[in-house]
Order: sequence, then C-alpha cells, then structure tokens
Amino acid sequence: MTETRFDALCIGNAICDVFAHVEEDFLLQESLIKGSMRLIDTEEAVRLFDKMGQTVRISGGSAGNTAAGIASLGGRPAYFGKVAEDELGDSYSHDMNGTGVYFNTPRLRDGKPTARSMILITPDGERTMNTYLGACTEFSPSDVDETVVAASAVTYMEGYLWDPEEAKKAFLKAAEVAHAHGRKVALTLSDSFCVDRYRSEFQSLLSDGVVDLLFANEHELKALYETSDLGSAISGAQETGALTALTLGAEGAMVITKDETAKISALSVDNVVDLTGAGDLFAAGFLFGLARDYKLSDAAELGCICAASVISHVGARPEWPLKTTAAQSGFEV
Ligand SMILES: OC[C@H]1O[C@H](O)[C@H](O)[C@@H]1O
Repeated sequence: MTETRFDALCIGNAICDVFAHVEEDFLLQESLIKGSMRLIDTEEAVRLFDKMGQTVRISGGSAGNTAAGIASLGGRPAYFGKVAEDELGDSYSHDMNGTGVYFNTPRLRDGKPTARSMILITPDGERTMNTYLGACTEFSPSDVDETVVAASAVTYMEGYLWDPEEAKKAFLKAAEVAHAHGRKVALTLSDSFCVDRYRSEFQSLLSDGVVDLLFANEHELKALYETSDLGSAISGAQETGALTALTLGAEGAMVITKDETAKISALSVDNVVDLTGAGDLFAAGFLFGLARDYKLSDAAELGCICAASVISHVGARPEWPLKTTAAQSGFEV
C-alpha cells in the first residue's frame, strides 16, 4: 500500500453555526425537541434568527469540526464539503484552510447559499440545532476527489450525508474508492433522529462491510438497534465485526470490538458551556490516535480530552490548540 498523505479525510455537510443562549421556555414555545437537529427551510431560518437575540457565528458542520480537531492536534486532515460563493462560504473556507485542513471542494456558484445551523444553547449546555442545508444539497459524487480518498488512511463520513440525496451517492462512491485502495471507512451516526430516518440503510452499511469503523453516542446506538437496553445495542455492534467507538457523555467512552469492550472515563468538566461538537471532537482525538498507532483505549482517552475541551466554550471548533491540551495530559503528539 502507498504512503498516506492524510490521516483522515472527513466528509460532511459544510455548515456555518449561528449560536444563541436561550432559556428552556424558548424551546417549549418553539416546540423544539431538546438536543435534536431538525432541517428547516429559508423562511424558517429567517424567522428563527429574528427571535434569537444576540448571536455568535462560528464555522461548524460535524465532519468539518472533526477535521479541524485533527489539525489542532497536529494531524493531517482533509475535508470535502460544499459551500457557496458567498460571505459565509468565504469565512468557512478561510477557517478550514487557516487551521491546516486540506479543503478544496469546488464552491457552488449561482445557487443556494452556504448552509447555516441556528443552534440554541440552553443553560445546561445542551444544544438544539435547526439547520438550513442550502449549498450542501448540491454536494455530489463529482466532488469526491478520488486521489484524496486514495491518499487518506481513513475516510470518515457523517450520517447526516444521508439527508441530501446526491450526498448519499457521494458517500457510497468515497467508500468504494477508499476500500479499492485498501483504506478504512468510518461512519458517525450523527443524531438519533437521523438514525430513525435511515436505520435499515445504516445497518446495511455495517453488515455489508461498507463501514469498518462506527462512531455513535448511546442514544444513536440504541436507535440503530431499536432497543432501550445499552447492552443489547453493544451486542448488535459487536455482531457487525466493525470497530465501534461509543461516547457516553459524562460517563466517558467505550471501545467495542467483536470480542471485547473497554471503558474509558471522561474528564470532569467544571463548567459545561456548550455540548455542540462533543462527539465530533471525540472522533478527532480517536482518529488522530489511530493514525499514530495508539492503543484503542489511549485513542479513546485522547478523544475524551478533546471532547472535554470543546464543551468548555461556545462553538464546535477548538478555541486553543488541542496539541497543547493533549501534551498537558501526557500524550506525545
Ligand atoms: O455536531 C455538531 C455540528 O452538527 C451540525 O452539523 C452543526 O453544524 C454543528 O457544528
């Protein structure tokens, strides 16, 4: 096999996040399901934005956050995602390239604007996302640069890619190219409601060997196997033969292989400000660890460290270098 140029290629919906702090009542008045992600149209995006009070804009997108996290650790990430030729697209590209992520997906011209997610943060730090997909709906197989896939140790993709029809085809093309070059394919389940929408397809990706590495939180894994019992969900994951990295919130994480499970404790965070991107940054640490041949439990520990860092501030992108944070915890990065 040829040398890799990238530790991980992350593919997902390229989204600019617009954050506001709200009280619990706001979610009730808007009939929003706390902790979920719903898709909205332009009118709803404008209406909600008008009600949000003071906002902060930060580049986001689940897989984009993971790529930024890997770069912040000193790794070599690439990213595919569609933004438009507009102001948000400019700032998204700037942030990606500026943090050291290889990002070269052609921008959308004369079409929908760059995607945005209105993210409401409640006092407990939980985030509720309202996403207008915009230009992401035009991400298609032609955006999958095969040379980048072939040069990446792992291609990591969002379950959210199943929402725009063409993006799903792009996912399957990237997976095929990765395997043709002896590389690994990873899927993050994204959201339990996303799992509800595409359960059987996600199950097939695992049982058919399209996905080698699965990232999920407890709710998502239970949704995948339609069970309220975590043990049954873990057994379901084990039967697929895929390596599963399971996040358990304040309880830490678990690495699940066909024959074994290993639990890793979370770092305690005194002040949880915003949970947006916790799973994305866990994935960054874990993928970085795999690229550096860490033991699986060490890779998961690094994932927990990255997740703890990102929930200490607003936004899903590292605010300070994760390389430093990791080194302070004894990791040689
Ligand atoms: O996982 C958090 C991310 O999901 C959504 O894609 C938002 O853009 C946010 O940054």
